[in-house]
Amino acid sequence: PDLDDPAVDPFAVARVAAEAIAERTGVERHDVALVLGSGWGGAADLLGETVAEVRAAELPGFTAPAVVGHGGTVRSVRVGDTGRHALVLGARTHHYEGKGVRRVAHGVRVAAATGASTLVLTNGCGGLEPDWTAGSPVLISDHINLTGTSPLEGATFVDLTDLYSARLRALARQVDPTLAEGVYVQFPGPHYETPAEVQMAKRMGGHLVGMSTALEAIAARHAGLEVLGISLVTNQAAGISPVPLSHEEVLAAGAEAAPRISHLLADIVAR
Ligand SMILES: Nc1nc2[nH]c(I)nc2c(=O)[nH]1
Repeated sequence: PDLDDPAVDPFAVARVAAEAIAERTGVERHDVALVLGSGWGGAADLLGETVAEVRAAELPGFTAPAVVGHGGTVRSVRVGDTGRHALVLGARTHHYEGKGVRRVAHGVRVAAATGASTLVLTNGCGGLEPDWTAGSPVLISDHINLTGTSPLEGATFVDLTDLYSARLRALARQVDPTLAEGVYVQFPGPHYETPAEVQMAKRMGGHLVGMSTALEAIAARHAGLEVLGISLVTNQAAGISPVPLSHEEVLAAGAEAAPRISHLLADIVAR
């Protein structure tokens, strides 16, 4: 079944992919799903024992990773001794890849189809708060969607109040009371914001700027999942600090913060 065919039901494709995951991993039902964004890759190993790992491109509806080496797999992990299973989606399709909103939302829909009731969305992003230095994890309290689009089609009216679950944010703060919170602004990308656009996002009430997450969260709410969003501030957004953006800075900050945020995520999921 081809996601790009408008006549095809994307939820039917998600169900087929979920059945394939159950068959390939031997895990009939998953309880929690995680999308690991830049800097968060190390968390998968800390969540628990990997039961099985499948190349995402072998599953219906997923495409090969845009950036070679960026995960590109779907993993089933036994969470500690809880008896619960986590589905780790290492293959995220970004809106800027231009493959359509159905592919952006596919992983989330597959997670719901595997039985998961909770979704953890993580990402790397730019920070608008000067004291959020590179490497800071920030809980997402709400989002502003500047993509101009939706993952939903037709008259699919969905309420987005408490989209980033207050219950799960409180649970995260039990693990780390020092966690800051912020509003995440999704830009279309793939270019970074100009300093003027960063100031616009600030005036609109944003604290984090990125190119993912908002569309996935909307699809997750529609699919009935409870959502926790956590950003890793890997750089200060353009114009916030006098030093210009550098990709090396982004990669270095993510690597440096990896152990702390991976343990944070594993502790949150284990609760
Ligand atoms: N839009 C946007 N996305 C990002 N992703 C990362 I990592 N840093 C940024 C950033 O500064 N702006």
